[in-house]
Amino acid sequence: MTAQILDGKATAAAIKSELTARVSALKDRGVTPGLGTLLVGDDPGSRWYVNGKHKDCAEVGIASIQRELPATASQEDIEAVVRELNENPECTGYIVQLPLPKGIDTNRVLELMDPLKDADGLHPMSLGRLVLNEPGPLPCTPYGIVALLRHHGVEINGAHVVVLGRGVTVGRSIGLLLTRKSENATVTLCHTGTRDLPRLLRQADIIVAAAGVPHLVKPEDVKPGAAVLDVGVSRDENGKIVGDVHPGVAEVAGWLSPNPGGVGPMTRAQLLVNVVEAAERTTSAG
Ligand SMILES: Nc1nc2c(c(=O)[nH]1)N[C@@H](CN(C=O)c1ccc(C(=O)N[C@@H](CCC(=O)O)C(=O)O)cc1)CN2
Repeated sequence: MTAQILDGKATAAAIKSELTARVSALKDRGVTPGLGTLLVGDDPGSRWYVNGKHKDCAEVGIASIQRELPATASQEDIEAVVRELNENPECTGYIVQLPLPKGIDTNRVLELMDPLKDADGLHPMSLGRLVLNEPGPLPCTPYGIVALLRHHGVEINGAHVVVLGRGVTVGRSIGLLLTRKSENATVTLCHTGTRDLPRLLRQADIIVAAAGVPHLVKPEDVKPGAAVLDVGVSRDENGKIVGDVHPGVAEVAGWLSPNPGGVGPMTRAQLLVNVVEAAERTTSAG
């Protein structure tokens, strides 16, 4: 192994420690941030993620509001909980855990959320703010990737970043985030229609692999010294995570995020950052 580790667990711990002080300062000003979650269905992975979010909240002093619906919940049932969370004064920000069950119109649910309470940065208004480079919550995984690179001193300014995957939660939004003046990267967004992916990968200073295709990024596709972030989550027959990055990449890359232990913990930490930043915006506006 030659690559240095982009340690998401340690970086997330440092972020949480800083947030604990900010939450305490908010409470001194009479504001208690409260994160709401809506979990629909019984997917064990989604339940694990939601439980993790509430554990993180307890660690930094953010209050928790948990809502759950069965997998059989209708669009109307889900929208009723969204309306309740919009009105609930104890809930200063909330998320709807994704994916929602088949047959549910996810965009309609996200659009119904109060944009001022969008803790995930996935409301159309928040994504619009990202396009316009206005302050607002940022999607947690892309935000976490930028924080992880910055924390380890990886140069983003001027870098050529190749992103694999065009989903809204990662690929599409990280393209918007990294091309802002403050990050100043050049981004190539690749997807299933991309021709000659290895040629593009070999040009990358930074690779963000979020395609969900096991071991898609091979050692021979990586420029020596590049930073490689593995966001892919597939499972082998024993339920163990298999990322988008082949283990042999560790011998070529300069930096590598482990999976697990890389981008996942950062996604969790940045959600807390969004909740605290939203509460801080409310108090400075008031
Ligand atoms: N509303 C949202 N839904 C989903 C999001 C999101 O940001 N908002 N992202 C993912 C799931 N997710 C958070 O919700 C998430 C994924 C992974 C991790 C994490 O810490 N993973 C661990 C490994 C855990 C394991 O073994 O399974 C790691 O990488 O170390 C946290 C949060 C989709 N849905």
